[in-house]
Amino acid sequence: MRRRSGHRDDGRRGPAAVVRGGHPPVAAGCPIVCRVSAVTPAAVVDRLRAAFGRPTEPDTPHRTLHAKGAFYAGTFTATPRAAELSTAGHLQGSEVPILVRWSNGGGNHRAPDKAPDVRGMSVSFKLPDGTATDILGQTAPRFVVRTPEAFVEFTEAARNPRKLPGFLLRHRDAVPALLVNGKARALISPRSYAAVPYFAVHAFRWVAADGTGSWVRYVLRPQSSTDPEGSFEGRDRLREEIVARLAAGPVTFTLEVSVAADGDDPNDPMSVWKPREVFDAGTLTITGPADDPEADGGVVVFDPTRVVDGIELSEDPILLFRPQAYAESVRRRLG
Ligand code: HEM
Repeated sequence: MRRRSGHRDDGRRGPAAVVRGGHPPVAAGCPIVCRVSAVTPAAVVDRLRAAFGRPTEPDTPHRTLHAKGAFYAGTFTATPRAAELSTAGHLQGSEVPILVRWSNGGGNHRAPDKAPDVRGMSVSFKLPDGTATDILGQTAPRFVVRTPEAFVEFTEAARNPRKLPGFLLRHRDAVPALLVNGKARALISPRSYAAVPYFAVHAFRWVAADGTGSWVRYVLRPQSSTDPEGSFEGRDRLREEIVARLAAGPVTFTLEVSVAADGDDPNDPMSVWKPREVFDAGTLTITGPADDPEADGGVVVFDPTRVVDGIELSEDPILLFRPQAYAESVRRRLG
């Protein structure tokens, strides 16, 4: 079974990534959460916060994961090949605005940028009809688990080396994925947020005008950009570097799309594909820092299940769990 979009238990079909003022929905759970996971979003968020030494109750307005980050503005223009495969509004070739957030993966918003960590790049595409759709990527090319429970266990083990052997014994198939991520230097602090690719992990089904579907995965792949003058060594060096880089000129990324071949599994985030096609679906052009949309108490939520007509969700349990965990994280952010 495939999901079209807006399947949240709270009934919200997110038209925009920004929730201003009011209380964003708190997703309770069943039926979707009970079907895809044995753990509740509240328990997951409690454990993720504990892994980073944060109280379960609200302490700061920072995200449970990817706590340290900032917003940037730009545009996206799709290629004709993207429009052939999907009717989604942002893939038809006209320029659309984007909101980007680059982040460090951990739950500590004060962590020095040199610390080992995955980095995140979240993009919200603003469609001409007022809706929005999001892509969230991170620097590890392979996802190491396939259930929400295992994701929490992995995060705990990554934070506490004493838990790592037990995790690896219980999840032996994580080992090859961890080796690939190590080889890709996914946790090494990059010289710039603009210098590394970001992998969106899950599969989505693109639907063309004639109704044919293609399962696809995304990579946000950096193009060249102008190196800024000076060196950036301090605790917030990635933010300082990208602001200086943007002052020197725009930063561009390719939305790279892989199309599944017969036999590639769209529902398993660990599956390794042998794609039948890899193509450039468009260019993201980031032009500068954005006015902080959260400065006056607003809340921005990037959500990988916020899709629009022309894009459908898989049955990947991690994908279907994420909006529930993010809604719970937002509840803690608001207090
Ligand atoms: C069960 C699996 C996962 C859980 C429980 C989880 C949990 C979370 C939570 C609680 C947040 C903070 C949300 C907020 O307060 O707005 C977050 C943010 C984020 N997650 Fe995940 N996550 C999972 C899987 C993934 C995967 C597979 C990716 C791969 C791309 C990913 C990438 C991100 C990114 C980029 C952000 C930052 C969003 C932003 O910039 O606002 N996560 N995650």
